Amino acid sequence: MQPPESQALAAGLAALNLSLDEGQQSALLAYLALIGKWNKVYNLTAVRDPAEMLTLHLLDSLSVVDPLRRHVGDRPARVLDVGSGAGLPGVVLAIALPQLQVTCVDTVGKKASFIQQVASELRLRNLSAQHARVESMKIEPVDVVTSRAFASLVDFTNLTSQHLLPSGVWMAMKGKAPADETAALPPSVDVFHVEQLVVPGLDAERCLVWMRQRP
Ligand SMILES: C[S@@+](CC[C@H](N)C(=O)[O-])C[C@H]1O[C@@H](n2cnc3c(N)ncnc32)[C@H](O)[C@@H]1O
Repeated sequence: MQPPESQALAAGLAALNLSLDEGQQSALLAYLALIGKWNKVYNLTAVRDPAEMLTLHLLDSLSVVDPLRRHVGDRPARVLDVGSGAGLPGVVLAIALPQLQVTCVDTVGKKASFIQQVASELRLRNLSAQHARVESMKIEPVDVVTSRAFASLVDFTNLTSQHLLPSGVWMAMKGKAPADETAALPPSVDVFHVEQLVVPGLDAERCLVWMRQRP
């Protein structure tokens, strides 16, 4: 008999129509256990109940895997997760889409250290973390800049535009479609898609705002 969190993850993946192998599912659960362990010492995330963490952190982040895979296809791509906190969605993306090279950045040193520890313990060679302000970090330009619960769309795009390849896109995880935030964007930012997401077990609106730079 599988432990309850494995069953809940498997059910969530089925609802998302996502197929992850056993190794990936174990890595996701090990990641959740590491958050729980580090949360006892460092305040990584306010969510502490394991079932809530599974829905609000894992399944919420997993809900963007298919949209991102549809965008990048099977090719290798570089992703920057801004204001990752405990590694959301960056760590989940690195586990679910191993062809990605994921860099997480956070201004809080213990959060970046935690993500480095996750990369090392789970042997995720495609995951790294920087302790920096995103606007002043050094990184080769990336294909996708993403964030969850980081900043308004104006601040998010403004602070990160220098890290995006000319062909790159922003993928912002948001709750209800933020019409006021999209309206406030400068003409240089093109919102080309607002995609509704469904997170299994979560009775709340979620969307992805896809943007790119106008030439
Ligand atoms: C509300 S938390 C979101 C954490 C995570 N993305 C999540 O969804 O659980 C926002 C994070 O952004 C980080 N942050 C704020 N300003 C930043 C900046 N200029 N550069 C990098 N990280 C920043 C904070 O330290 C914090 O960990």
